[in-house]
Amino acid sequence: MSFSIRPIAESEWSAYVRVLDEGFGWTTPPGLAERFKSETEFDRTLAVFDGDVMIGTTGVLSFGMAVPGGTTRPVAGVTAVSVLPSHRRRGVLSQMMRRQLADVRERGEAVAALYASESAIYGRFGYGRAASELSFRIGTRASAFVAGAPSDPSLRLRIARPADVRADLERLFASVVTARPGRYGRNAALWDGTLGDEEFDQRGLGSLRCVLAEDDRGVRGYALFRVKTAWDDNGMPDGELHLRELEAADPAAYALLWRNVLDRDLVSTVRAGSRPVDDPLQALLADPRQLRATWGDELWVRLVEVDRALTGRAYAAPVDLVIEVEDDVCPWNAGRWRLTADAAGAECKQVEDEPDLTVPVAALGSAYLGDGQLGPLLAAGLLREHNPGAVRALATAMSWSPKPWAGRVF
Ligand SMILES: CC(=O)SCCNC(=O)CCNC(=O)[C@H](O)C(C)(C)COP(=O)(O)OP(=O)(O)OC[C@H]1O[C@@H](n2cnc3c(N)ncnc32)[C@H](O)[C@@H]1OP(=O)(O)O
Repeated sequence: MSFSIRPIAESEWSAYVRVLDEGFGWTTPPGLAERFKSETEFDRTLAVFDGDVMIGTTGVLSFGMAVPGGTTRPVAGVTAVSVLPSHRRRGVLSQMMRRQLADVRERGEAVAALYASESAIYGRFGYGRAASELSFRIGTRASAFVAGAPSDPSLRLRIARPADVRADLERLFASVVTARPGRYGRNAALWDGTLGDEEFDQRGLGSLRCVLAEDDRGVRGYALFRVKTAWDDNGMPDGELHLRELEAADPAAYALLWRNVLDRDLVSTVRAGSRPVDDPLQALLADPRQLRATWGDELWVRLVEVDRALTGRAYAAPVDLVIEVEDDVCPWNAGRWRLTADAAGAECKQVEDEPDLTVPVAALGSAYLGDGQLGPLLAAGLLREHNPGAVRALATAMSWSPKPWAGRVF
């Protein structure tokens, strides 16, 4: 049976949320649904209908996302994917993915990215695991920094209500967003969500708090967090500080902000739900074993137009290779591409030459932001190398420092 598919009108919003709620098995509070609505680009939603009943949803947020080289590119942020439990495993997601990728291409975005609710879902649609995150748990009593940690006497701290300093936070964030691949710019609606402090935002962890690091010229960093106070059975303070985000324009501001969240009275543990895998905090701690970290996959990336995507980023080393790309879902990508890149720029052209390596498009997606997944994929037997060293050459050129990380679920 075939189902119809189209963007939704604003008047269909509650049906859209109902499908998401049924799919995820949760109930979106009305205030959160309103916020979510303000983030939604209605012309970029898609819903699938069985007759006149909505049974599947997805949407795209139009991002400027940082890529290796310190620039941002238009990226389709895929979100709100859900299929009613009554219609699972009948190809509804597949129908939405194919249509969405065609729409993204038509719109001129060369790359799509998403956070996956389950990591087994999106590989079949050409998405590769492109960024990872670490979730930190740090005992504050043994959190001293190494000798030589940066400090700057001109820096001072200021406690503020997040809403009162929103313009400062937005300015600082915009100034750091291109520094790490995967980070994406926020519009007003996304900032509303970042600073949201309703009961459903707090989840029993108290209100959102903010500390700024600044000097006479302005704000150089900030931390947003919540604190859950507690005392143990012996009456000892056992509070937890839950870090939402910590952004800094330079190492001294970064170190001062971390020092401040780690040194709070009555807090025995700091938890940071999502941090980059190369977070400099790991180098600052004198006893890094005190930092307990749990790994998770973060962004998944799909090259929608291989040539435009590959020429849209910088490379860490010169490269000149013929890459044979396999892509059943976006057949316009399938074929042989010569990628030539050096410090002056990159070129990617369709060719008939013999390939140096053959890769599924998802492998290029996984390497796109610089995470360096090509070596492990070769070792796992998931890439074919026709000229020895070709994968290493491509992996070296595509790797990047700092490592990719988006930092906020969309
Ligand atoms: C970016 C985001 O929004 S992530 C959020 C994703 N949404 C959710 O997790 C909500 C709960 N889950 C759902 O709504 C649905 O089960 C979905 C969206 C994950 C899948 O929708 P379906 O319509 O059932 O998928 P569809 O029938 O097109 O499946 C296509 C293929 O993917 C496989 N697949 C689908 N879901 C999963 C899964 N969760 N894990 C592993 N494989 C899966 C199917 O088995 C099928 O494989 P096949 O081609 O080999 O037969």
